Amino acid sequence: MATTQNVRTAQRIAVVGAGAIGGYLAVRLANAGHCVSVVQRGQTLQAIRDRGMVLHEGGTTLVAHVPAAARCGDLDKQDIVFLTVKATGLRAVAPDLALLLAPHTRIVPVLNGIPWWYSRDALPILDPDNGIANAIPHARIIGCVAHVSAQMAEPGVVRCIAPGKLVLGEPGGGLSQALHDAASLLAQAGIAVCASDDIRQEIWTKLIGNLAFNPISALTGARMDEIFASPELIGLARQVMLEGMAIGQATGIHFPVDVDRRLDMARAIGAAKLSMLQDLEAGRALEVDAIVTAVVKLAAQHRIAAPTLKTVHALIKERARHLLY
Ligand SMILES: NC(=O)C1=CN([C@@H]2O[C@H](COP(=O)(O)OP(=O)(O)OC[C@H]3O[C@@H](n4cnc5c(N)ncnc54)[C@H](OP(=O)(O)O)[C@@H]3O)[C@@H](O)[C@H]2O)C=CC1
Ligand SMILES: CC(C)(CO)C(=O)C(=O)O
Repeated sequence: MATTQNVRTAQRIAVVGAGAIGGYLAVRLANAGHCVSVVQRGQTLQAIRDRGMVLHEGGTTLVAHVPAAARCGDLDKQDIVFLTVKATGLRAVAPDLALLLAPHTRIVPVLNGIPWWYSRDALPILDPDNGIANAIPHARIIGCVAHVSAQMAEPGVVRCIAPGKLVLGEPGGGLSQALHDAASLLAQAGIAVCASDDIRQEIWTKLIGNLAFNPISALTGARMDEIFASPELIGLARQVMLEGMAIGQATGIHFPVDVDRRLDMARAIGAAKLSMLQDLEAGRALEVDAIVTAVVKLAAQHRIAAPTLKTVHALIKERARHLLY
């Protein structure tokens, strides 16, 4: 982990997908004096145009009257782009992102699960036709893991349930000036952040929690605190996490925490409704491929049995399929 330097000048920042995480970032960055615009669709786009983007966090409310566009092409070139649509929405927005890019612009996709850029060869399921990779140059990406819990209370209104922190990292590892600058930008906006020289380790450390808790929450309807209150559910989550750690280790990941410490991190989120449950309740596509299927594929490639994970995967895959009909 590295400390960050100050970014002193106002930056041109686009947030593509002003939902829970995107809205949180947009409001905080706009309130820190940056030139923030959002790209959004539907009711939320109209709500942001009418009332601004609203963030409720810990008893305070912040509002940002930011330009809101329906298309990337309606905005100028940016200094930095936060890509905050769900994994299931990436393919649709990717082709237009190039319109936001000046020669120096970096793109920060904030995603749960394994991102499309992680390994094209091992995980074609995350970007089957290479449509995302072809549209977003790999060299522009700064990886991001969000230990934050936020929810859309209504269109244009975000409730931050647990502010947590963001971790940024270069996809290939190591530190860079661009990484420090992006982290500094967020830190100055009051967002806890650190720059990691090993974003893949950070992705897996977060992922093993999502791997267990997101499908369990979506299958049962339980919030995080309710999962912890059930010995059966927490036993199931623990087993899925252990299998996930074995798969990550087989791919070369060294986990900085053991399963009990990782469970403590999840417990600290409290009464949060996990994002997969939020999606299910709203009738939206579930991020099953990025969070669960990708790990199941890696288990097969590395000949790891993972029987509990495979059972959970079969259940959540079917649940997600029925949502589409
Ligand atoms: N929410 C959370 O607490 C956390 C989420 N994450 C991860 O962060 C990522 C973002 O999640 P989250 O913020 O919850 O997602 P949301 O669904 O709340 O936000 C995504 C937003 O993008 C908009 N969008 C999608 N496609 C388009 C499009 N083609 N054009 C314009 N706007 C579009 C959606 O609009 P519409 O509403 O119309 O669909 C939605 O408002 C996910 O990978 C998630 O797993 C990580 C940590 C915590
Ligand atoms: C567990 C949590 C809230 C942590 O940020 C999350 O990632 C999710 O809801 O998908």
